[in-house]
Amino acid sequence: MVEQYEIISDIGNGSFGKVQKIRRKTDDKILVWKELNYGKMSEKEKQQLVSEVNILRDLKHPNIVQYYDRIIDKSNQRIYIIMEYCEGGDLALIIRKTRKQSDHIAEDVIWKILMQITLGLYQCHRRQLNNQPGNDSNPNASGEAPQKILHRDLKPGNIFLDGNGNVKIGDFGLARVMNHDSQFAYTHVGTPYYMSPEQINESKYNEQSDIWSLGCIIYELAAQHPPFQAQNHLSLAVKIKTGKFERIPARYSEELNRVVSWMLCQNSIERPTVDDLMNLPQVSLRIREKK
Ligand SMILES: CNC(=O)c1c(C)[nH]c(/C=C2\C(=O)Nc3ccc(Cl)cc32)c1C
Repeated sequence: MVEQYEIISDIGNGSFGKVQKIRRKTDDKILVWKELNYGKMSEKEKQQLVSEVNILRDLKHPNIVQYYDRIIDKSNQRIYIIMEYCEGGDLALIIRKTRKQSDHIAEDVIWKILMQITLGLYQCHRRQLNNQPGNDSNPNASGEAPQKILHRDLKPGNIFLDGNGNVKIGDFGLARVMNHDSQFAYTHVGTPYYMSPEQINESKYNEQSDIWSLGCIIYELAAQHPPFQAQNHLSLAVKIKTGKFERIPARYSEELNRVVSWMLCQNSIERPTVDDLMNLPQVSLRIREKK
């Protein structure tokens, strides 16, 4: 129950609710919970919430924010999703601080962030549930249940850092499970800076839409602003669909510039997959160093 936890402070807003820093009374462990008021939610939003919790519960990876528990408090129609505390905050904060100090993020740090988000995203996009007896997943020809998870709202504010400089994908508030027979899904969510052309066209999106958003994040770490900016959603949508953006600052290598441009290809099938990103020399080198 909520009484097991002491609220320490408000630390931000996640999708659909506020995020608070909490202390678990049994062992003083510092965690966070995202508080959501389901009383005003439509049936569809409640289903989306159940889906987020189920996705989080099954995703265990060092580069994904760890889910611990959830509490449903019917007395006030609240659900509390209890997750790992990331004392380094989110990348949006890091970018703001760097810009304010007229500083820049070193290229090596950007490659390390790309490597870690790629590992977390690989876990989402290439997740295979073994077809164990009693597992009712729909096995495909190889007998494994291919179930990919699309985050669908990757942005600097959803990438968190723990106390050891580890980067973690968080806030799966809009995530979707896609099993093998629904390779694409149709939906409409707001138009943030990081939305791909195919999502703006309200047409198909797939895991390559997450790769587009990752390209926007890496671009912003280097340029300290998103690749596409505008005064309103309509002109932002036009800019994203024209696909023209300035090169990242000259201090960064052609190798990094090529990877960012590759992730920002208008045509989703021309973008790298998580496998392509894992095999990049600068990424695979850092994965080996990590081991
Ligand atoms: C100024 N805010 C912060 O420094 C900050 C810190 C130290 N942690 C966070 C946020 C989270 C955090 O620490 N763990 C989280 C798990 C899920 C979600 Cl949606 C958010 C968080 C934030 C926004």
